Amino acid sequence: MEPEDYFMAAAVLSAKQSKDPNRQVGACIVNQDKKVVGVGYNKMPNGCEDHMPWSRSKAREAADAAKASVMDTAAVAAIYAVKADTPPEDELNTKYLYVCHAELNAIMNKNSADLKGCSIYVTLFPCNECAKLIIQAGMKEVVFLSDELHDRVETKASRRMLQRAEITMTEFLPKETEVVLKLKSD
Ligand SMILES: O=c1ccn([C@H]2C[C@H](O)[C@@H](COP(=O)(O)O)O2)c(=O)[nH]1
Ligand SMILES: [Zn+2]
Repeated sequence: MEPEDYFMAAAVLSAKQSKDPNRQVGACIVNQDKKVVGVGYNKMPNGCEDHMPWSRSKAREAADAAKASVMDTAAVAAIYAVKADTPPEDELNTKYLYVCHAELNAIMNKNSADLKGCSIYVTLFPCNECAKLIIQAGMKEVVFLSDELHDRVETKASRRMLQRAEITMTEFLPKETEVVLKLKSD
């Protein structure tokens, strides 16, 4: 297996641990010596795993629905319209205020002193908050498998920052599309 396929496969495998019913994301950080130095997936903070909601916000659902049928400005308008109409305590019962993103967990799980010059392999293009972490950690490359949320405002802000910080954004094109894992030989 090509090293790049192995790194993305590690991110994909890590994502499988996520309990998010809507979206499982994985990340794998690789240093300049091509060694894996951290992996992570989206999860609730330690100790909070069984106590926080996995619900999506009405605003997010409205935005995704608007995006599916019209265009991005409609999606952003939908977020704000529904947000304006949503009591703050409703937001308290959505996952967004609690979930730790895959990239954050990969960074927190690092087994090296720093992440300068590293590449991060992600199953989903990072959001703006994760872009900030990637930049501040001194990483130099983002390799992404899916850009499904390309038109979300968070993704647009992320691209803007990563571009300005001169971090390479590479779409991952696998050499192999399937990796078969056998935990026990026949
Ligand atoms: O950079 C990112 C962006 C998102 N995630 C995680 C956070 C959530 O668990 C899901 C997004 O949920 P939606 O239902 O699609 O809004 O993805 C991440 O780990 N990293
Ligand atoms: Zn993020």
